[in-house]
Amino acid sequence: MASHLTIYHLPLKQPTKLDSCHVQRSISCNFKKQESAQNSTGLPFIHRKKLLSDLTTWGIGGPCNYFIQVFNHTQLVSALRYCNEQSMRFMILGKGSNCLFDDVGFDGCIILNRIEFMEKIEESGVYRVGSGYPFNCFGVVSANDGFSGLEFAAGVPGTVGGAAYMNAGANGQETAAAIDSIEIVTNEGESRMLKRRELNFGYRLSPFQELKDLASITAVTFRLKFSKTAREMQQEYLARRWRTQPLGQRSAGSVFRNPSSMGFSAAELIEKTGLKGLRVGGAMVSNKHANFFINCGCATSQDMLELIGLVKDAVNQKFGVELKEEISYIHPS
Ligand SMILES: NC(=O)C1=CN([C@@H]2O[C@H](COP(=O)(O)OP(=O)(O)OC[C@H]3O[C@@H](n4cnc5c(N)ncnc54)[C@H](OP(=O)(O)O)[C@@H]3O)[C@@H](O)[C@H]2O)C=CC1
Ligand SMILES: C=C(O[C@H]1[C@H](O)[C@@H](CO)O[C@H](OP(=O)(O)OP(=O)(O)OC[C@H]2O[C@@H](n3ccc(=O)[nH]c3=O)[C@H](O)[C@@H]2O)[C@@H]1NC(C)=O)C(=O)O
Repeated sequence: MASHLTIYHLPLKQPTKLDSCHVQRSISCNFKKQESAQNSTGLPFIHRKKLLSDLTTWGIGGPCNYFIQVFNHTQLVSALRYCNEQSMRFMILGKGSNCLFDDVGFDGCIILNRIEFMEKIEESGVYRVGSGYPFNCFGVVSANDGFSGLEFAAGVPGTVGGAAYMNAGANGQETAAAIDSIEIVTNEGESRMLKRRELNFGYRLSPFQELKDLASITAVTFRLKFSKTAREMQQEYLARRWRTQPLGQRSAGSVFRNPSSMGFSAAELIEKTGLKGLRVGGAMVSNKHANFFINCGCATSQDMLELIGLVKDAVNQKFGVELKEEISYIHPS
């Protein structure tokens, strides 16, 4: 089946000495033509030339060599098999809300997860959700149904798979607490179901981050509890987010994890170091929330990396605390 996949190949472009806005614009010109292909298996794979800046909330990143969108489990397994057969590096991407891609791009295949189904088991608070389903929508749907556990998810711009992988959390809630089981597919294309009790989660930590054999989380079954105040809580959390976070601007949420050993959050340390508004090129520490770094319009990956490094060094110098990134930087090759 995999041999029928048609995949676009794009030679990687090295950035020139021009500023990144120029580089990105000139790449965009070559990207005008988009292609939608129905392959001979009848599977609706869509292969498009893509800039990673179009696939990430930061809006940063050069081109990927290959790009596939998968809408169901079968397509995902076909895509993985194709990458394996070609010995091609691949990466599963959700909403790109926790990633920093390089302006040089990604020398491999981006598999964009669009597995977006949701199955509700009648009034029981049990939902089986595709890993590509938007996590914020699921937070709203489940709270509107009167179920508690994921009220915090409204406003989190990732996918259900990304949230399970990261053990996303806010307002004292976390994804892991609501999980009943997780379905995954391995690098060999084998499907497995893992029960919550077999899995050890921690603060922004899941066993999937260490699971060498993991290709992708494909679905998550949540077990939520009935609560009369779920909807109200969800709306309150979302309103708080709008008050305290720069949601209308291009960011990747919190850049750093909160240090575990200290009474202070990463944001407080950054603010107390006097770094709000600090800018490198097009990248800036938000004036609204110090742990959110904004792409002001034309930030390069280098701008963002430099800003992250400067903030880490300054906080370390002032407080002796080594901040640890929550976001992932993806090497181009
Ligand atoms: N609390 C908040 O306000 C915010 C929280 N976040 C957090 O970041 C998460 C990022 O989600 P999303 O944008 O979809 O992720 P991304 O597309 O940013 O992917 C980030 C990484 O997650 C892993 N991943 C994503 N989807 C899957 C999957 N289906 N199976 C296995 N691994 C996967 C991959 O890791 P690898 O490459 O190592 O395989 C990927 O590199 C959010 O759900 C949330 O947890 C982000 C922004 C704001
Ligand atoms: C945004 C993310 O998650 C967020 C999540 O939305 C919020 C809400 O519960 O709690 C965490 O932020 P946070 O710890 O910074 O929470 P906040 O309540 O906003 O701030 C904590 C403390 O820092 C202070 N604060 C915040 C922002 C700022 O610029 N300066 C500052 O001093 C606040 O006054 C508060 O006393 C998560 N971040 C981490 C790293 O755990 C994410 O994961 O990407």
